[in-house]
Amino acid sequence: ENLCCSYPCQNGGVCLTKGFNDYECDCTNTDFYGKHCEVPSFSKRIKLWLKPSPSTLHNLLVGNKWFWNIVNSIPFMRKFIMKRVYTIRADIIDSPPTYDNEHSYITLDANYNLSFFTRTLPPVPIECPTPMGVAGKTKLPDIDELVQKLFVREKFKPELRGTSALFSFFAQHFTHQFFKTDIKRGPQYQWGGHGVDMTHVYGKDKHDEHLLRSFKDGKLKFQTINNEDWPPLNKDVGVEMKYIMPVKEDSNFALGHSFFGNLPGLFMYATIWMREHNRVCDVMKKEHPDWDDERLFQTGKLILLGATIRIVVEEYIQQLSNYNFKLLFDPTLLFGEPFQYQNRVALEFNHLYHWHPLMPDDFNIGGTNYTIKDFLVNPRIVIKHGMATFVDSLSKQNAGSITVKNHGKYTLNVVKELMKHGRTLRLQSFNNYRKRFNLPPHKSFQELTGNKKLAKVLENFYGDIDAVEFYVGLITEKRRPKAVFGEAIVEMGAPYSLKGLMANPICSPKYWKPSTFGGEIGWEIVNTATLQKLFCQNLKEDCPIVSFKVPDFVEEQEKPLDGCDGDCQQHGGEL
Ligand SMILES: COc1ccc2c(c1)c(CC(=O)NCCCCNS(=O)(=O)c1cccc3c(N(C)C)cccc13)c(C)n2C(=O)c1ccc(Cl)cc1
Repeated sequence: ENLCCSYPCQNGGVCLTKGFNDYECDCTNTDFYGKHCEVPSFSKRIKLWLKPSPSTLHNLLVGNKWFWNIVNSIPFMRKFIMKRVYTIRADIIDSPPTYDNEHSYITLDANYNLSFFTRTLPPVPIECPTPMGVAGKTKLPDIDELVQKLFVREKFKPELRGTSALFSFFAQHFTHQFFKTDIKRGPQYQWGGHGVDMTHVYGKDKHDEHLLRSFKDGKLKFQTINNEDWPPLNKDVGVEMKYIMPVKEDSNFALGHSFFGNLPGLFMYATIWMREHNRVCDVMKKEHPDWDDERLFQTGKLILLGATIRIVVEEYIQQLSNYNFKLLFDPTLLFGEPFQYQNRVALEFNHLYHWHPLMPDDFNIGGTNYTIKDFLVNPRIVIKHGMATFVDSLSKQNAGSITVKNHGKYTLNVVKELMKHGRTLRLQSFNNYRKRFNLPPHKSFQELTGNKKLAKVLENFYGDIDAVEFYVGLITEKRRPKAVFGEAIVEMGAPYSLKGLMANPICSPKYWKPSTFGGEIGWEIVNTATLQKLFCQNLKEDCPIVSFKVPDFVEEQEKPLDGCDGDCQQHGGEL
């Protein structure tokens, strides 16, 4: 039988079977040696001894406000740290990509087949005794039971860092440009461009882009309602829009992504980015009256791309990380570093980014309460209340906490699908992924969850801690103090996230200069972009509240819960 099923090779060593009952570990380039690549080289030993643990670093970064205020105010120190964040995170990601969803070993296909999500760890070989290799039961627990016991939200649990619903929709809107599962072909297929390519604003391909453009002054098509600019109706444009329920013609708008008509929060972002593009085109036309429509359009797109990455790093990730250290978007920090400006979206990153618990069960817009049901396929709510009221209301509403038993009932089917895909594509165990991202594997269910009752439930389901599935481990893992989610989501997702952002073409030396963005004015827009300006420069009325964090939110101490021991920060969820 395949002795590699027990994953005997450690620290990135590659297992090779030798005949039917032997194997060897290839430790090349791992800095380890020995039969299982378990012995570190001398230099590796020193590095490991010096390296602070992720938790130590986390506590350093979310604490010591006075220290970080000093560091943040000294440019060369802030840049030094940010450079390490970039380089240490990016080095964890294989570039070029190594594995795909159809081979448990490295292939050339994995590099050239752009239709697949890439894989950071290969699938569990088919011939192994259990779905996880050798650990656990021969059959994985029933998905409906797992979802019922671990994910179903009985009582809404607010995100304890004060993350707002405006953040939730930003996350959904932004990630839909590079997480595009081609479900018709299968969960391993994707139809995206493998990066931050702004297709969620400008359309999935050139054909749709041409339908969305006005071909006047570089602008996108729009219509004016109630003295505000909104996307055009799709009857006048003809892009492919997909709705989860039938939609009236006057609610069917032409947007950059086929899914965005389903939720008003997504329609809001589609609208504001369209307005921003057209505003930037006006600015560029004044600066360059000699430029034609095409040049205005292309420059507008580059400026919005730069603004997007800046907002994501300096506001969106800042909110997610809850760091006192001020994160910085500065591509020059990587100039001269061994860094490849290429990115491939990984299946595991897609699974990591399933944060449906962020979605509240209902929305209070300008005093009117809407359930999710009222909200679905109803973009006209945004027009009715007006953009200012809508963004103000979302900024003041708490998002849900990404933890156990906090998936709203409308998201349960999505999470069941995700679990099925994880099994079809034979994702390796949560612990194998922890090791792949330099985290120690959890030795017990108690250590994973930090909660006795939850540990018991998981033990009944899986039997062996090494058989816990990827997504289940991510959600049931105990959270660190003052953190939005568990250690694993951070240590695994952060590398994909930063690689995906910093490997963007505009971050490369040939692009990253004022002339790419239309000269000093455009360069200034990219270097000073904020979420606040994105909204307020595209509203006629006074600037509303625009924030990823609910204003004057008091970080309450989580109440100790039954079944959890010692520091009960971990689960806002009684079981
Ligand atoms: C916490 O919550 C979060 C939550 C999300 C986060 C982050 C932090 C981070 C920052 C990060 O990457 N956090 C970990 C690494 C920071 C510290 N490790 S370090 O840089 O390697 C380092 C190593 C050694 C010494 C260091 C040092 N010295 C001088 C002592 C100072 C500072 C850093 C040092 C990123 C990008 N997120 C994402 O975008 C993201 C997006 C989607 C998903 Cl699904 C998951 C994540």
